[in-house]
Amino acid sequence: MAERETRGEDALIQATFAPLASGFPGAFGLKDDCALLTPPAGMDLVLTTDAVAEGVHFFADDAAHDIAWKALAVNVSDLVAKGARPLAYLLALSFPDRPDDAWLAGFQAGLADAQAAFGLSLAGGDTDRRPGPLSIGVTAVGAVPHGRFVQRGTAQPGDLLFLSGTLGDAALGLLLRQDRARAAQMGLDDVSARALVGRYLRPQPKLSLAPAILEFASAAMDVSDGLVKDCGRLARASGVSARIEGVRVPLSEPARTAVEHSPDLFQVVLSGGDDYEVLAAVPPDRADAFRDAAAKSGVAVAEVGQCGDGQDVTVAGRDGRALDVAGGGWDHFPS
Ligand SMILES: Nc1ncnc2c1ncn2[C@@H]1O[C@H](COP(=O)(O)OP(=O)(O)O)[C@@H](O)[C@H]1O
Ligand SMILES: Cc1ncc(C[n+]2csc(CCOP(=O)(O)OP(=O)(O)O)c2C)c(N)n1
Ligand SMILES: [Mg+2]
Ligand SMILES: [Mg+2]
Ligand SMILES: [Mg+2]
Repeated sequence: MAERETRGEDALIQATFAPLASGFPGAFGLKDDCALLTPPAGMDLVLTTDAVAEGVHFFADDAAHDIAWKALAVNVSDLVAKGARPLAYLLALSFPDRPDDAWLAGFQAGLADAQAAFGLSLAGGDTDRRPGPLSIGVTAVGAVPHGRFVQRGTAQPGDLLFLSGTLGDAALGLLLRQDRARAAQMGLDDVSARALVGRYLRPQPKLSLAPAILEFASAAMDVSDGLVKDCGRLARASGVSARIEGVRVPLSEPARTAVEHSPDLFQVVLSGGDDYEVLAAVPPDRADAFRDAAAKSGVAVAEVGQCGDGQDVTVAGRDGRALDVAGGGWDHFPS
C-alpha cells in the first residue's frame, strides 16, 4: 500500500489550500483537475483576473497575511463594481523557492479571512516553482442577475459621477511604506501614518454597495490605477466627457491633513491608485435613490463630478482651477 505523502507538492497543496476549498463541493477537495461550478439559477457569471506581484503590488517583506488579503481583495473589487456577488476563485502561485511553513500559515490565514469577509471560496488553482519574484494570480467568479451586468462603457451625458469611500489613502500609505520619515513632512502622527499604510496593505472592496450599483448605476468600474486615469477609461468607453470637482473628492482625516501640509500631494490622491473604491455613473433622476441605497448599505458615496457631451476629461483642483492631470495614473507600460 502506498504511504500517505507528507512532503512534496501535493502535500503542500493539501495542507495549505484544501482547507480553504472545503466549503465548495465543486472543488472536490483539490484532488481533481478542474473545479465544477453550477451557475445559480437566473444568474450570469462574471469573470475577472488580476495578479499581484512582489515589488510591483506589494513588498517582499509585507506580511503573508496581508499579501493574501490583497490578492483576493483586488479581484473582489472588480466584481463589486459590476454589481456582482462573489462566488469562487482560482489561485495561481509561482514561488521562487518553497516558502517556509510560517509564511504559508500566514498566507492561508489571510486567504481565510478574506474569503470570510468577501463570501467566496477557493475552487482550484496552480502551484509551481519558477525563478523570479513571487507572483499571485487570482481569477474570481461572481454572479449577477441575468442581463444586469453593469458595464464600464454605458455612461450617458448628464450622469452624475459617484465615488465610494475616500480617495488617496493607499497611495499616501505607499509613500509612507517606502519612507516612514515622510510622516513628519505630511504633518501626520504615528496613528494616522499607520492608518494610511493599513489602507495600502489591506484594500477594502465595498461589497455591500454592489446591490445599489446593480440597481442604479448606468456604468461603473473600480479605481485601481488612479481616479483620473480610470475615470478617463469610463468616459472613453462610454463616449462621454467627464469633469471631476477636486473639492468634492472625499478625503479621510489623515489624507486631508497630508494634503493641507503638502498641497502637491493632491496629485498623488487623484492619480496614485490602489484605492479599490467604486466609480459609478448614475442618472440624475436616480441619484437620490442611489444615495439612499448606499446609506442603507453602510457605504459612504460622494458625488464627485458629472458626464457630458464630448470627450474631454477635466479635473478642477481644490481651488476650482483646472489641474494638469495628463499622463497621471498607474501604467505598467509607461510611454
Ligand atoms: N492577458 C490578458 N488576456 C486576456 N484579457 C486581458 C489580458 N490582460 C488584460 N485583459 C483584459 O483587458 C481588460 C482591462 O484589464 P485591466 O486593466 O486588468 O482591468 P481592471 O483594471 O478592471 O482590473 C479586462 O477586460 C481584462 O480581462
Ligand atoms: C510595491 C508597490 N509599488 C507600487 C505600487 C503602486 N501600484 C502598483 S500596480 C498599481 C495599479 C493597480 O494594479 P494593476 O495591476 O494595474 O491592477 P488592475 O488595474 O489591473 O486592477 C499601483 C497603483 C504598489 N501597489 N506597490
Ligand atoms: Mg487587471
Ligand atoms: Mg482590477
Ligand atoms: Mg491597472
